[in-house]
Amino acid sequence: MNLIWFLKELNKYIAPYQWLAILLIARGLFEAAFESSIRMSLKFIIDAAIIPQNYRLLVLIILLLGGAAILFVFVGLLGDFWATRFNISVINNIRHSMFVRLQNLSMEFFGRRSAGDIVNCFSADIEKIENSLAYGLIIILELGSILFSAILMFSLNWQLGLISCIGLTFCTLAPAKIGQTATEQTYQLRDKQGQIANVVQENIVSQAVVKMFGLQPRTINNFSKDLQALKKVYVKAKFSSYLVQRIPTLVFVFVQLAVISIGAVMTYKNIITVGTLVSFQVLLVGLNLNILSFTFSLPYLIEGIAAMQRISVLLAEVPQVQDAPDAIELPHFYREIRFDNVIFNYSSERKGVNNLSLIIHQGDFVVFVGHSGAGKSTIVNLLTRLYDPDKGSILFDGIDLRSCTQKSLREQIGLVSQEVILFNTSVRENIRMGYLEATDEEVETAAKDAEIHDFILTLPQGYDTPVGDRGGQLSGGQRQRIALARALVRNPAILILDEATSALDLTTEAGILATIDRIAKERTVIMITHRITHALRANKIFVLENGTIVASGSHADLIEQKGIYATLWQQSNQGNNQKEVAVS
Ligand SMILES: Nc1ncnc2c1ncn2[C@@H]1O[C@H](COP(=O)(O)OP(=O)(O)OP(=O)(O)O)[C@@H](O)[C@H]1O
Repeated sequence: MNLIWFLKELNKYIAPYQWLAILLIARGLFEAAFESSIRMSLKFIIDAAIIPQNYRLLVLIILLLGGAAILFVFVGLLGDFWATRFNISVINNIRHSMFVRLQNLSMEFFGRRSAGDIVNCFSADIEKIENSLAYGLIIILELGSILFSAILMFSLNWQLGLISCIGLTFCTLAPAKIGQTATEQTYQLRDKQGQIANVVQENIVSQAVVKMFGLQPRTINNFSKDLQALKKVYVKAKFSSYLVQRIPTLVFVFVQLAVISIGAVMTYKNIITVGTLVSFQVLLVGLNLNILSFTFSLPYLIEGIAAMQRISVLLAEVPQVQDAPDAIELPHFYREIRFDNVIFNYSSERKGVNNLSLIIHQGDFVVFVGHSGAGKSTIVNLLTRLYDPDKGSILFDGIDLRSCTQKSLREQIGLVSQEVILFNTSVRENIRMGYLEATDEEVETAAKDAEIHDFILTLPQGYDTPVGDRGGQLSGGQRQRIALARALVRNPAILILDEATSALDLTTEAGILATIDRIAKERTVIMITHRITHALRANKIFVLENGTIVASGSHADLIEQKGIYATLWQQSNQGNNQKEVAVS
């Protein structure tokens, strides 16, 4: 059992609440001592008070026990209060560390690990650790009781004590051995449950596609297979956990039988008193209950260890993109962006860009065109340092982006990406996310520039209207315009539009493009688009193919070169003509 590792890990989060932990252990030991003393008191009650008919001593013992019982109740209630504070403090500490780590991890991590899996760490795994903390305190109490009972049993009769002790040692060691296997299997179970959570999450998000393409039978079939796989892992893991719980109980039955028989013979031969035998038996039965409770709690501890293993994997993740220790603040952009022989792949199978070199001057209106998957968005990902190049460098005014802080770079960029992400808060706050210090006036100006102001005023609560989960209460076009306002409100030196007008109707798009043309005069604009007609407004066009630039220049230059761009332009014109024919 990786108990030592678990305790060390847990200690990182317990450290700020060490005094509470010490109080809880002290409370556990006090309760254990009290329980054992009650059991032991029977010897004196029987041998010194009942048999010799000493009523004064009987009353004295009962009064003493009564006083201790009141203290026991008081300490118990206080301990319960401390335990709840302790548990939630430690659990929140773990949650906080995980959340902070998530904020710092790179996009590479989010591409590799599924959302469901990560959410599972925050829900199921945290719950397991919470249980292990609660049952861990019970385990301490029970271990204390077992220790006190064993000492008292030895003091009553060492031979009977020895028999009980040997049995007890076996009861404790046997589950530790099986516990190792149980921990590993429980870890696999947690993993499998994470996968199931992920499948459900993905299914909920993609319900429209599932329905449209009639994928229900396929998804149900796949889910049934996943459940079958879960069943196998579950049975193994749970059975090992139950075995850990069961074995000590079975062993103890035989220990108890031996003690009863030998003890009875010893009493018969006057080696021990009746009080000693009764007290010993009560201690033994109590010990049995302590061991039962101890072994019942162990699986929770094992599950907690497995959950902690998964959480520590998450916490040990190293961000692919990090600020260098001596990272500088990137000065305000004034001259050029340069990609110098940049090579970047998402993985060995997923190629990004290959030997990419280009220059974008301050004030340029640049458009990237190319077939789907050519690497256009990858350039944006590298420019914003969501990923760092494998080879080559990206320079802002001659400064390598890897030597600057990510924050100082991103502060200069306004990005409107293909997939608009809105937060479940008001329209105003969603726009303000672009620049947290923006005044209400600045938010409204950005909304006007993005041609969304008039629409916002028609909403029931205007700018204070909630947009719903992921902006679900707005249309795709409205969401895109709010995202554009969010990018504009930070008054960026570089505005990046990655298919930013793809969800708009032609009239709205024309309005926004006019706005973009206007604001492009004061800043650098980088546009990625499939609508090749947008390239007309650029002073420089880059044509991408298989992650590399195959041509660049103005619209007229590229048409003259008769390459991919000319073909794309021709195809687009043919498409438009066909649409016109269809409309007429
Ligand atoms: N997050 C990612 N993880 C792994 N591979 C990725 C990721 N994003 C893009 N890719 C891969 O990198 C290549 C380039 O993708 P990219 O999104 O840059 O193309 P694009 O030209 O913007 O395409 P589109 O016009 O369809 O948006 C593709 O093969 C794609 O599968």
